[in-house]
Amino acid sequence: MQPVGAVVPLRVDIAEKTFRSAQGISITALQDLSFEVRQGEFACLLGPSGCGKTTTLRILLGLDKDFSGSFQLPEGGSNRIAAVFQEPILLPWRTVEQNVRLALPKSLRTKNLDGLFDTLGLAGMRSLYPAELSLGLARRAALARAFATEPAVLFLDEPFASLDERTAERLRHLLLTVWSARPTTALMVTHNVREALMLSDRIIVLAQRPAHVLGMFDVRLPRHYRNPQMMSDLLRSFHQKFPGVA
Ligand SMILES: Nc1ncnc2c1ncn2[C@@H]1O[C@H](COP(=O)(O)OP(=O)(O)OP(=O)(O)O)[C@@H](O)[C@H]1O
Repeated sequence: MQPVGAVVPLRVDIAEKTFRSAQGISITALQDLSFEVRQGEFACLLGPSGCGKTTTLRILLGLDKDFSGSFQLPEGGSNRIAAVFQEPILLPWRTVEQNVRLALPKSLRTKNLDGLFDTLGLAGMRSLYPAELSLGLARRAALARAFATEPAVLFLDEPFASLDERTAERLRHLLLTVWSARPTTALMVTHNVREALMLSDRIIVLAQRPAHVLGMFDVRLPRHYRNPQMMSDLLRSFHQKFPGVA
């Protein structure tokens, strides 16, 4: 299937990002961080806790402009950016459907969302309020909101953290189903190697802070072949290439 909404890859060239506290303490979070995510590719940014993954996403989302270097976001069918965070951040006084529709640009306001809600198992939940949803359902609503906007690029920051493993696994499958229907250039932050191997075309492995690229791992095996046996093989290959990465 042709990737949609992306004719330019995501290019990142961050020379440096340093946090300076009021007490004069400096923490360099990123240094010479360069990588590219090809059109319509699903990439994971994998690295140890505190290495600078969220800092990178915040820069790419335009939430932090205090850095040196540059980046180029994908362009194409739309210039929209979508993001899914650890917390679903839904408006409590709006229904699931209203939360999703509020994120839509004018051109998509009347979009038929039946297929998307069906795929994500939310068909019967459209009129519920966030307080009536389980954690897993709230994460699904956040995914629906991101995909509904038909973005040119999708950023995900550990969207399945703090869920029980069964729920997280179900959501990974749902994410893949909805992503495969419209392969959008995606960059997901995780520190879970198995999750990265299951979801990605390519894993960008980061070193300890200050984050820079330790190496790339291309997961060439098509996703529908990534069964438990193949996942064990992939994990072994990954650990051979990156022995120190948990
Ligand atoms: N606003 C801030 N002020 C000062 N230091 C910060 C700030 N935000 C992040 N840092 C520091 O920058 C480094 C990178 O943080 P970041 O949150 O990007 O790491 P991470 O890889 O996403 O971690 P985790 O996997 O635990 O979420 C950490 O040492 C963190 O303490």
